[in-house]
Amino acid sequence: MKPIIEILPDREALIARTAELMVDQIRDAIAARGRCSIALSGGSTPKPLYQKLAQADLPWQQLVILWGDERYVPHDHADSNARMAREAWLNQVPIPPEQILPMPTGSDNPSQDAARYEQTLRQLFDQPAGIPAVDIILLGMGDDGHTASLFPQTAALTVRDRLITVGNHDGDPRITFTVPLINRGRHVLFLVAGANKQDALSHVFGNADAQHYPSKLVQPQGELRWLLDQAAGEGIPAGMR
Ligand SMILES: O=C(O)[C@H](O)[C@@H](O)[C@H](O)[C@H](O)COP(=O)(O)O
Repeated sequence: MKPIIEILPDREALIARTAELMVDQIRDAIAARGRCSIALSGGSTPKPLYQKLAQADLPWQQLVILWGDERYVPHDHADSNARMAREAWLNQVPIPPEQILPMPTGSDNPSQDAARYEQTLRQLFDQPAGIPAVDIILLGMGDDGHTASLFPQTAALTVRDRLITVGNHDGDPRITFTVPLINRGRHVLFLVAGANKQDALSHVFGNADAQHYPSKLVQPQGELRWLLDQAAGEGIPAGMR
């Protein structure tokens, strides 16, 4: 499916539009399948989005919260993606605790924790094999073109036989969705803001090698939507905006 590109005038408009879209997609998923599974991204961009979603009127009992990637730190660490999302959103709404499924980072063995999360997903979706379809996968993009914890020229980019693997950020382990799992998503949303992302976007939408710009590997069977502010959107080739 051809990617949808939305360029909003500023960050505030970008966050408002993304929240509106997610609310609609959450309601549609619940209407269709009785629940909505959402994989959250980390970093700084989505924090105001999570704060806005905390104000939404949604059937919280039908939401299942996953993470698309996680730093390999305790869940109360300042760098934890799970901590950021809980403080900005999840602690404010009545999603059943057993439906909030952070990536495990406590065994001091990233591969073991990645395998544990894979089993968690297989049980959640009742799919002992194959690739489950997460309803909404929210992604960010670094200024180097990485997404989730799929960093340029790392082994995680080529993993095709697992749902979850160990990413590598400058030698620090991460837990991350693999490319096949991301590409099975029903709605894959990139939320990207800031002029510092222009260069990476121009490569992702250009002829760059995906091993150097991993966001290029995101080619889902479902909907791919890029939600950008004007500052980042300047990086999209004029003919594609
Ligand atoms: O764990 C993480 O950091 C994220 O999942 C990562 O992929 C993030 O989305 C990008 O690095 C963009 O981060 P910013 O939104 O802070 O630019």
